[in-house]
Amino acid sequence: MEGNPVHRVSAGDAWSSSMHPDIESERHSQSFNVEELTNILDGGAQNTALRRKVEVFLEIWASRYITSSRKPSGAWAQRSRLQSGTHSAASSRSWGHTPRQNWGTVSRGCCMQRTGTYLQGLETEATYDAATQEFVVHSPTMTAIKWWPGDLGRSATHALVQAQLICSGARQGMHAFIVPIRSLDDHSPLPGITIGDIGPKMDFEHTDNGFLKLDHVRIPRENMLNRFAQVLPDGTYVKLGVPKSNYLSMVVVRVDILLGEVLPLLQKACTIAVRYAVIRRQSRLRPSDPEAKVLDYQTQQQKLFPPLAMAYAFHFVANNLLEFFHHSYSFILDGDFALLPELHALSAGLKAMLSDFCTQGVEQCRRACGGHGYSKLSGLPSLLTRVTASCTYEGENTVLYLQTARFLIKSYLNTQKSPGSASKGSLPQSVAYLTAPDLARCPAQTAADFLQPELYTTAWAHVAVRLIKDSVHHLQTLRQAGADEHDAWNQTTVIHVQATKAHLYYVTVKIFTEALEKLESQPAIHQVLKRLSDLYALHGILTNAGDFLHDGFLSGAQIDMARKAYLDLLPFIRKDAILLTDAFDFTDQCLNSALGCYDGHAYERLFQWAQKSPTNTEGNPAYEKYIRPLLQGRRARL
Ligand SMILES: CCCCCCC/C=C/C(=O)SCCNC(=O)CCNC(=O)[C@H](O)C(C)(C)COP(=O)(O)OP(=O)(O)OC[C@H]1O[C@@H](n2cnc3c(N)ncnc32)[C@H](O)[C@@H]1OP(=O)(O)O
Ligand SMILES: Cc1cc2nc3c(=O)[nH]c(=O)nc-3n(C[C@H](O)[C@H](O)[C@H](O)COP(=O)(O)OP(=O)(O)OC[C@H]3O[C@@H](n4cnc5c(N)ncnc54)[C@H](O)[C@@H]3O)c2cc1C
Repeated sequence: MEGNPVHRVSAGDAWSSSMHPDIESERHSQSFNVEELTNILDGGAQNTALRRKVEVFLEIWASRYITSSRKPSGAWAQRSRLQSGTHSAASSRSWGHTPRQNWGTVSRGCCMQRTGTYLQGLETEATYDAATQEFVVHSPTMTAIKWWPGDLGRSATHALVQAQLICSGARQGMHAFIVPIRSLDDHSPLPGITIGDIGPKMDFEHTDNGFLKLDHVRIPRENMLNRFAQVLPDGTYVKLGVPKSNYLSMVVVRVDILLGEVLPLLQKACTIAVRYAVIRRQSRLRPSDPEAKVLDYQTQQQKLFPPLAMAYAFHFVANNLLEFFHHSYSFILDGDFALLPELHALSAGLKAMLSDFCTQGVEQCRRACGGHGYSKLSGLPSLLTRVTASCTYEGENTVLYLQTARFLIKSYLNTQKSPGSASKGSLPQSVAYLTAPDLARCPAQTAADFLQPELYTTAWAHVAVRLIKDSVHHLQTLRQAGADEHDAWNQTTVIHVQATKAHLYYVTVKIFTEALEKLESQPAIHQVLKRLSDLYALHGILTNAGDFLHDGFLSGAQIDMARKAYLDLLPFIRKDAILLTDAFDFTDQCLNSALGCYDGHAYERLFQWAQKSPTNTEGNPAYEKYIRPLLQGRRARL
């Protein structure tokens, strides 16, 4: 069973037993072992086997208990790769637990409430009453009403509420509290609780995102999560960590959603669009030829291969971030928060970058499927509406880029304080390049030079350093001209975001190339992934050419060389495109797409699924009510 593609084929419909010739031909000459690449993506053959067993179980369970009309397209089928994920250190647990009880036994669902961007500005208050040893949790204004938390609308019995702690006569900042919100007897809202669903959304209709208004709700002292701070019975506030440690939970989730939610959505879209692109034939490459597979057009490759390269690049990036998280978290649990600023900067920036690029990539894949990409039966619209949300939830992307920018500015200023002391070793590893020797000009002489990872990684480092320097220069110039720090900051945020994006592109190029160095013992796989790494780096250079030309680091002739190197990669990737998407190893049920099935029978399934859609099976009420009377009225007048 393991590795046999047959189990990847749609559950027993009419076309599952045969392979469409246009996709079968793509799998004839395999330049690498697909199963081996799947194992790499899963973190080992055992993980692949385990994941497949879990998927088969879930898909059998779904087919028994969830009718297709109720199965949220893509939502149910959403699966994340098995990973030593951060959810084991999931949000609430990272704040610690209340000694009072194990909430899991009394609560059914607990929703996380950190809604909104500006957490320090959160208006919900938790005021300590020493007389009763309780917190009084209250929404003082309309804008304090919690809006969006998942499971709040109808399901959760408790909420993990972020509120401004007020005790010992002072505001102690944002802390987390477990607030019972519904009766465990009849699920009715508890006293002081106004709660409900926020109504229709762009997607996530399977999640009851809700609103919560608290009117002086009393909870026991023990309901404050206490890993990093405590309130003693007399109201004394005891700090146990650093204030930022209250934010750690957001780091946990930002790291977790990349592998668990965001990246699989891009990988699925690539699988669907690339498979459809070898089935869809349109126009002719030469007048004498048969109609061509649209994937044979260079422009179609230009649409689909950068997202495919990102789908692989971001796999290694997200795993690298997960490893750094686990490394940092082990220190944090020992009370050493030294790595937290870098962990926050990386997790915030990479969550913003990967969700942005995955959203752009899914839309690119959808558009590349023409009209059928606009059909929900392709599975692509639901992937897009789902991944789009990731640019907003868990921290709105611009706000997160600016968090990374703050870290870059501080790091750069440290290198300027005493250039000698701020050696590469003293800087956090992700910004060590700020003190690396910098080239003024790129040494590339030919297009082939641009296929050297060292060369394009250095090119990205050069641009990132220049833009960071530039952003700091603009900030300092405004400050020296008399602008206060907040005005100067706001008037340079566009430049800071640009510098941050260059920094993140450099970080991701470096991670991808370093990950490939570990695969040199598997030459066939190394070669196919190196082409994707080259394409990813060069695609970024070509779409940001101005940044490389600005100070003459690259000349116009060198941009032409980079473009030649880029375009020459496309036909090589074309040969492996289907195999690269097969390696993601999604079952047809998981893809939930008439266009993207493993066997390539897109048209047959599109036709069958359309006929099964409710519009065609639930009668035609419009005819009885409007069309027939209209027609009969007209005929009567003839
Ligand atoms: C299948 C899955 C489907 C998807 C389900 C989706 C579920 C979605 C859930 C949610 O969306 S939950 C809500 C998420 N909300 C947020 O992420 C809030 C975003 N806002 C913030 O994080 C903060 O407000 C801010 C923007 C970072 C600003 O923080 P603050 O108001 O405190 O001001 P600053 O001065 O910027 O920061 C102070 C200080 O703290 C450091 N810091 C900030 N955040 C963190 C962090 N997460 N970890 C560590 N450190 C942090 C920051 O760097 C500053 O440090 P210094 O510069 O002063 O050293
Ligand atoms: C599908 C979904 C699920 C969600 N689930 C949950 C959940 O379970 N729990 C929960 O607590 N929340 C949840 N949220 C809410 C989510 O966390 C917030 O929407 C998100 O943090 C963004 O905050 P906001 O909506 O206030 O956006 P805003 O901050 O109002 O953003 C609006 C605009 O203002 C800009 N902006 C804001 N601040 C700044 C700044 N300082 N500098 C520059 N520009 C700025 C932003 O860039 C953006 O362009 C969910 C949201 C969605 C879409």
